[in-house]
Amino acid sequence: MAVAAPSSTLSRTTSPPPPPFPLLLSLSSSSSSGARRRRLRSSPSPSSPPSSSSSWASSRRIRCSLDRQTLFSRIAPIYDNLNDVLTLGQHRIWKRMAVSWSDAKMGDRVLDLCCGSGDLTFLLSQKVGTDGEVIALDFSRVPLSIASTRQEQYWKACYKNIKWVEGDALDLPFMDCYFDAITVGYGLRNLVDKPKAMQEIFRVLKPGSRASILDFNKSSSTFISSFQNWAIDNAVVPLASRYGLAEEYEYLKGSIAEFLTGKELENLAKHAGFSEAKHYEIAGGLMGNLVATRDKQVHCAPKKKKQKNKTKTKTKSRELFIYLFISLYSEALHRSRLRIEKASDREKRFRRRRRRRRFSAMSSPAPAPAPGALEWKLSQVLGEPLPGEKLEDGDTISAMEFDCRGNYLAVGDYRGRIILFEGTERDHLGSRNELESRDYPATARPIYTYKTEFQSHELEFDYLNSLEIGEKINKLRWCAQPNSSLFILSTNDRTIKLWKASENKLKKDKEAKPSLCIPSENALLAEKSFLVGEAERVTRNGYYLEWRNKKPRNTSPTSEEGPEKVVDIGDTTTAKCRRIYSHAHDYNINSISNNSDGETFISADDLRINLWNLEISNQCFNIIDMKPFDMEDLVEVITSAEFHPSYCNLLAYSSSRGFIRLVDLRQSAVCDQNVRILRDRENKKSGTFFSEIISSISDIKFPKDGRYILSRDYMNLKMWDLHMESSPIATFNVHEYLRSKLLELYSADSVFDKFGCCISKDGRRFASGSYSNNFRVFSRDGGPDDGITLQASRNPNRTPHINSLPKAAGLLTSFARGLSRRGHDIPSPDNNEEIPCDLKSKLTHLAWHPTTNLIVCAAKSSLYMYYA
Ligand SMILES: C/C(=C\Cc1cc(O)c2ccccc2c1O)CCC[C@H](C)CCC[C@H](C)CCCC(C)C
Ligand SMILES: C[S@@+](CC[C@H](N)C(=O)[O-])C[C@H]1O[C@@H](n2cnc3c(N)ncnc32)[C@H](O)[C@@H]1O
Repeated sequence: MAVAAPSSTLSRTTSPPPPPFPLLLSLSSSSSSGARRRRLRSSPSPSSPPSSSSSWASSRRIRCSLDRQTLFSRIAPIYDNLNDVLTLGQHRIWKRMAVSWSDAKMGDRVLDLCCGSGDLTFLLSQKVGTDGEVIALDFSRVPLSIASTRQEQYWKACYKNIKWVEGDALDLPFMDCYFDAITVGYGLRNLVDKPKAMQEIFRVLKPGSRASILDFNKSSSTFISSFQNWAIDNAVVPLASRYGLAEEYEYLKGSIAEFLTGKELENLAKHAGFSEAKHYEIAGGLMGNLVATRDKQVHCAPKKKKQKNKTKTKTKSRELFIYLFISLYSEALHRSRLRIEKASDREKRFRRRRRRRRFSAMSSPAPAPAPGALEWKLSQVLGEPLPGEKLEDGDTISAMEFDCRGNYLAVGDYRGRIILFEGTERDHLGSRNELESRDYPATARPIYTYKTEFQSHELEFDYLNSLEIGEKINKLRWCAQPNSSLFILSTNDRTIKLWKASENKLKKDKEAKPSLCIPSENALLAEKSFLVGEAERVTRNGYYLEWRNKKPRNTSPTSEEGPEKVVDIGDTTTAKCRRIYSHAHDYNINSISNNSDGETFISADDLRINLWNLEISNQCFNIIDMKPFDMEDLVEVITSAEFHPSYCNLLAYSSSRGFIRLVDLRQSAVCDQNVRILRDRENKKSGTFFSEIISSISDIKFPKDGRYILSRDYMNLKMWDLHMESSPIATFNVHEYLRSKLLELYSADSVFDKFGCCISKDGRRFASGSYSNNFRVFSRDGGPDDGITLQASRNPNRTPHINSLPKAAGLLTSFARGLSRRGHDIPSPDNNEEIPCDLKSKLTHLAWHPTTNLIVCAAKSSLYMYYA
C-alpha cells in the first residue's frame, strides 16, 4: 500500500498558516473528543472477565487505541523523569544500544516509531546528522508536544532534522521502502495489533535495512518475570501513584504478561517478511531488543519460515546476578529517598483520590460538556524592538491587566510607565490589503492598538529608612467602570496610585473646576465622588473610626491626593492621578486586588495586608499582620493576595510555604482566623532542600465562579477546590524537566523567579509561563490541547541560548531569599552542566482576555498575543 511521500504531509495539512509553536502535527488526529475518551476509559469493556489482579484489570480496561492514547497523554509529563529514577538512568544506555542496533548512518532517513517524548529520536538525530532526516511518529499529542519543546531547548544543529508526526503505527502514512532504519522504544508492546504493526514496519523499511525494537522482555524465566513484577509493584506503581497515575502504571504488568517472548517476537518479524530476526536480552533479561533485517531483495509477500523454538536454559549464574541486582536496586531506590508506601496505604490513598475525583465532578456547578480542542495562533505582536534597536532593562514589562470587558489592556514597566492599549474588532481595522496579507483567518478577535502612555511612578528615596524605592510597576488593577471613565490602580514597592484615563475632550482649564462632574449611581467611582472633600468620607462607611491613619502627620492631604496632577500623554488621552495611597507598607507590595463591592481594595506586602477604601487615601485598615515579634521567628511571607470575585467579605492570600489561606472579613477586624488553609500535603513529603523554595506560591487567581483557586509555584500550576483543603484537585507540571536542574537554577537565582498565571473566562483553561519564552496552556478537562506549549516569538524554531545562566534578579524579596538559604551550604554547580532552556527569556506575565480566548504574554518589552 503506497501512500504519498511524507515530505509534503509532514507540515500541517489541516489549516494553511503555520502554528506559532514548534509542534509539527501533520496528520489529522485519530483521536476523538476528550469526552468520548473519558467515557471509554471509565467504563470497563463489557467483555472483560472479572479479575482479582489490578494490573490485569487495568491492562484489560486499557484495551483500545483511544484508551491508550489517553494513558500516554496522562503519563507523558512524568514519563521521562520516572524512567530516570526507576532505572537509575540505565534506560538511556538501553536506548543507545537500540539505536546502535538499528544501524542508522549519517545521511539516512530514519523513523522513530511510538517516539513519545523523543529519547530515541534525539539519539537517531545525532546518528544521521544534518544531512539525514528523522521522522518521529506518535499518536498522542502530549508526548509529541513535550518532544518538540525538548527539540527547541536543545541546541544541537542536527536536531533541526527532526519532524514530529501525529499518526498511527498501525497505519503508517509513508510510502513503501521509505526508511533506512526504524527504531521502536517501548512501543510495540502497547500496540493493539502487533502483527499489523510489524507488517507496517516491514513495508516502510528499505530492503537491506533494519528495525530495532526495544521493550520489556517477556522472559520465560519465572525468576525474571517475578522481579519485573516486584519492581512494578514496589517501585514503579508506588512512585507513579504520587502523581495520581497508579492505574496507568499498573497497566505495565499486564501488558508485559500479554506481550511476546523473544522467540515469539522473532517469529512475528519473520512472518511479517523479515529475513533475519534476533532478539537480545539486556539488563539481565529484564529488557529485550529485537533486531529485524529486511532482505536486500524486495519481497512482495512475507516469507514464512520454520520456527526455531527451544528457549535458552536458565543458568544459576544469571539468577545470582538477579539477586545481586535486586539488592543493589533496592538499596539505590532507598538511597534516592523514594518513599515506597505499603500496599494498603497505597490502596487507601488511591481510593481516596478516586472519591475526590468523583466528588469534584459531581459537585461542579454545571456539568458542562468538555470543550473542543483549541488551536492557538499568533494574533499580534506589539512593541517588538526594531532591528538593531537596543533594549534597555527599564523597558521590560513588569505588570499587565485587561479591563473587565477586555476593551483595554494596561501594561506597566520597570521604568514606572503605564501603557494603555485599546481593543478593536479586527474587522474594523486596516485596509483590505492589509487584512488579506495577514496569515490568519478572519475572526472577531480584538486587535489592540496603542492608546496612550504615562509615567505612573518615579524613583524615590525614603530618607527615613535610607532606602531607594524603585519606580517599577509591580501590579496593575482596573477598577469597576460605572461610566465610561477608566480608573486603574498601579503600585510600585511602596505606593499605590489611582489613575483616571480619559479622552482629551476636556480643556485644560476644566481641570481646575471639579464641580463639573459626571453623576453616577455608584458614587464611589463617579467623577463627583472623587472630587468631593474629606467630609463625605466620614460617614460613607460605618467603619471609618476603625481605619488606621497611616499618613505621617506632617503631610498635607491635598498635596498627597494630587487629584489635579495632569500628565499630558498625547493628542487624545490624558491620565490624571486621582489618589495616592502611601506610607502603609514597610515591605515591598506584591499585590493589589479590587473588591467586588467596587469600593474597597487590598494591598499586600511580605508581611501585611491592608484594606483601603478607594476614596480614602490617608487611612487604611490593617487586616493581616504576619510580622512576628522577633524577626528571627519568621518562617513565612505573604506572596500574593486576591479578593474573591463575588463575595466581598472573602479574600485569599498565598505564602512562601505554599499555603493558601482564605479569610472572612466579617469574622473579625483583624483576620487572624482562617476560614480555610489550602495546603498540598504531598509537598511536605518530598522534603528536599529545594522543596521549600519551589513550593512558594507566586500567584493565585480565582476563576469567575469563585469556587476554585488557581495557584502557581515554581514548578506547577495547581487547581484547588475551596472545599478541599488537603490537596489540589489537579496539578499541572509546567516545566518538570527542570526538576533535575534545581541546583543550577538556584545558583542562577532563577529558582526565585515568580511566574504569574491566568484563567480563561469559563475557568476551564489556564496558562502560565516558563523559560525560553515558552508558556503552557492546560485544560481542567484534559483533552488533546491540554498541556500545549507555545513560544512567544515570531520565529518559534530559533535556536535558544542554552548556556546563558544570568544572575537573574529573583523577584522574591532579598529578605525572603536570605531566609530560605540560611543554614544551607550549597555546592556551586558544575560549570559544564547545561540548563536546557534560556533563563533570560522568561515569561512571567500573562493575561487571558476576559471574554474570549486570547492570551497575551509579555516577553521583555514585547507583547505576544495568541488567540484560539
Ligand atoms: C523503562 C521503564 C519504563 C518504560 C515504560 C514503558 C511502557 O510501555 C509504559 C507503558 C505505560 C506506562 C508506563 C510505561 C513505561 O514507563 C522503566 C522500567 C522500570 C523497571 C520496571 C524496573 C527496572 C529496574 C532497573 C533495571 C534497575 C536498574 C538499576 C540497577 C541498580 C542497576
Ligand atoms: C512507553 S511510550 C515510549 C516512548 C519512547 N519511545 C521511549 O522509549 O521512551 C509508548 C509510546 O507509544 C505511543 N503509541 C502507542 N500506541 C500507538 C499507536 N498506535 N500509534 C502511534 N503511537 C502509539 C504512545 O503514545 C507513547 O508515546
